[in-house]
Order: sequence, then C-alpha cells, then structure tokens
Amino acid sequence: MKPSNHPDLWRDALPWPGPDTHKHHRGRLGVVSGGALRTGAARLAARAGLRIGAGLVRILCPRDAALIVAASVEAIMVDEFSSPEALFQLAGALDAVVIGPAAGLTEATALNLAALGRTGAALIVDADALTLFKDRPKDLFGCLDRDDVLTPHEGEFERLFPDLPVYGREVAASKASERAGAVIVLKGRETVIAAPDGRKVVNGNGTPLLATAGSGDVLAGMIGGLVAQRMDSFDAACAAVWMHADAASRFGPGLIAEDLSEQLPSVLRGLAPA
Ligand SMILES: NC(=O)C1=CN([C@@H]2O[C@H](COP(=O)(O)OP(=O)(O)OC[C@H]3O[C@@H](n4cnc5c(N)ncnc54)[C@H](OP(=O)(O)O)[C@@H]3O)[C@@H](O)[C@H]2O)[C@@H](O)CC1
Ligand SMILES: Nc1ncnc2c1ncn2[C@@H]1O[C@H](COP(=O)(O)OP(=O)(O)O)[C@@H](O)[C@H]1O
Repeated sequence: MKPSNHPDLWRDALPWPGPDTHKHHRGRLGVVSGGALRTGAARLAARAGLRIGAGLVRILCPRDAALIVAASVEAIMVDEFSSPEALFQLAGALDAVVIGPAAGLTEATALNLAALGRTGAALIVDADALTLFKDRPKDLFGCLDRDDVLTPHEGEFERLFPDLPVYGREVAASKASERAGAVIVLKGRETVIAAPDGRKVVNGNGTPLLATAGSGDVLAGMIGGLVAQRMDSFDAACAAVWMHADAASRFGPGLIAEDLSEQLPSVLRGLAPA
C-alpha cells in the first residue's frame, strides 16, 4: 500500500472550539506519570495534549512524583494517587488517559492500566504499558475497548505480537488491531494506523528527525488530546501522526521532543477552516 495518510481524510473531523464552549467541554485528558526520576515523558505528553486542544490536562502522579511534576508545569494540573483504586477515581472525570511513557515495568503499571480500563475514558497505551505485557498480551487486550489506541514502535510491537511481523508491517498492523480489539499505531518510518473494523492508513510524511528520545511520548499526548475532544480514535491517530511529522519538518534540524508541541500552533493554523 502506498502512503495514504492525508489531511483530506480527517480535516473535517478535527475539533475546533465553538463560541459557547468551556474548558471541560473541550475535553479532559489525563497522563499517568512515572515515579520521581521518570516524570519527563508524562510532561511531554501532557503538553502535547494541551497544545492540540484538550481544554484541561491533568498529570496523574504516584505520590513521590507529585511535587516534582507540580514544580515544572503551569497550565497543566497535577493530582497524586497512591493506589489503582485512587487512580480509577481520578480518571472517572476524564475523557481520555495516556498511560505507559516512563510508567515503569512494574506490576503497579499493570494494575493501574486495569483500573483505567474500568473507567469510561479512552486509553492511549504506549511504551512500558506495552512492553510489560510481553508474555501475557491477553491481559492487556482484556482491558481494552475498540476506541482505545496502542502506539508501539517495532520493538514493542514484536513483544506483543511475536507471530505477526512476518506478514509485513501493513498486514501485521491489521491483524494486531483485530486481535487487540483496539486501534494500532505501528510507528516507524512509515507509520501504519489500523482499526479493528478494517480501516487502515499508511503515513508518508515522516522524517528521521523524529528519531529522538521522547518524540513517541509527544505523539501519545497528541492522540490523547484529540480523542479527549471526542474525535474518533482512528481519525485522531491518523491526524496526530501526520501533524507530529509536519511539526518535526517545520522545526527542522536540531529538533528535540520538546520542540514538537511548540510547532503545533502553526501546524493547526494550516488545517483550520477558512
Ligand atoms: N523523557 C523521558 O522520561 C523519556 C522516557 N522514555 C521512557 O523510557 C522507557 C524505556 O525506554 P527504552 O528506550 O529503554 O525502551 P525501548 O524503546 O523499548 O527500547 C529498548 C530496546 O528496544 C529495541 N527496539 C526495537 N525496535 C525499536 C524501535 N523502533 N525504537 C526503539 N527501540 C527499539 C532497541 O534494541 P536495539 O534495536 O538497540 O537492539 C532498544 O534498545 C520507556 O518507558 C519510555 O517511555 C523514553 O520515551 C524517552 C524519553
Ligand atoms: N527514521 C524515522 N523516520 C520517520 N519517523 C521516525 C523515524 N524514527 C522514529 N520515528 C518516529 O518517531 C517516534 C518515536 O517514538 P518512540 O520510539 O516511541 O520514541 P520514545 O519512546 O523515545 O518517545 C515515532 O512517532 C516514530 O514513527
């Protein structure tokens, strides 16, 4: 399949604030932070979610991380939790939650994911929350709904779906989406986005400048920010992947993950209705 992702596919579905909206109506996104030494990934994702238009973004922190995160954010809100049940309560008021970036390869991450799976929030599952389920992928799939999104790079994909890479990236992504019962974003030079209902798009505007630590965390936050605004999860994933690459190209050489969110206003201006 040739690269097929293009704004014509999802431009009309992008969320824009109406005159009577308020921050809660624009969508509430949560991002689960790692522990005290691992808070950067959640902050990258949260900022991206806010920049892409979620009205309210909260970083949900284990106790030891809360003061560190609180000291390094402004518009982003911070909550602490001390158990999966407490996380469940916090997430009940959210439209979408990102979990996985620097979350830790621990049982606590698995229990937190299971707790989030019991809420009505759509989940964007990345990084450690994928790798953790290497030997028990069904435990992950059992927590998911069809509007949830998994964002593996190739290594993470192979850990969850060791029998699928042999089919090639495009077929593998479709089979994985069907098996997981969720949208799959198989990241790489040409990212493949597949939905359990058979929709599939291949992205062609990527740039190797994106091969920098934390850029995947930003992408997870962008998808979460669009899904929180009630964009269909597959469309949100296609839009975020394209905008993420466009942001990188606009910045150019020297790009680090922190720069991506700061390019989003100009990316969005180029997509806004006239
Ligand atoms: N600011 C922060 O706090 C940041 C925190 N972060 C967090 O750190 C945590 C662990 O991150 P990680 O890099 O150690 O884990 P992972 O990416 O699994 O690499 C492990 C091995 O997998 C392999 N591999 C195969 N294919 C691959 C591919 N396409 N892309 C990359 N690797 C691929 C590769 O093996 P190789 O190819 O070298 O043999 C590699 O050595 C995780 O929670 C993450 O969220 C980061 O997001 C950065 C910013
Ligand atoms: N060579 C490349 N060409 C285009 N895009 C790339 C390339 N390498 C990485 N990317 C993109 O960069 C992002 C990296 O995500 P990920 O591996 O999860 O990074 P991290 O865990 O550091 O946040 C993905 O969106 C991926 O598609």
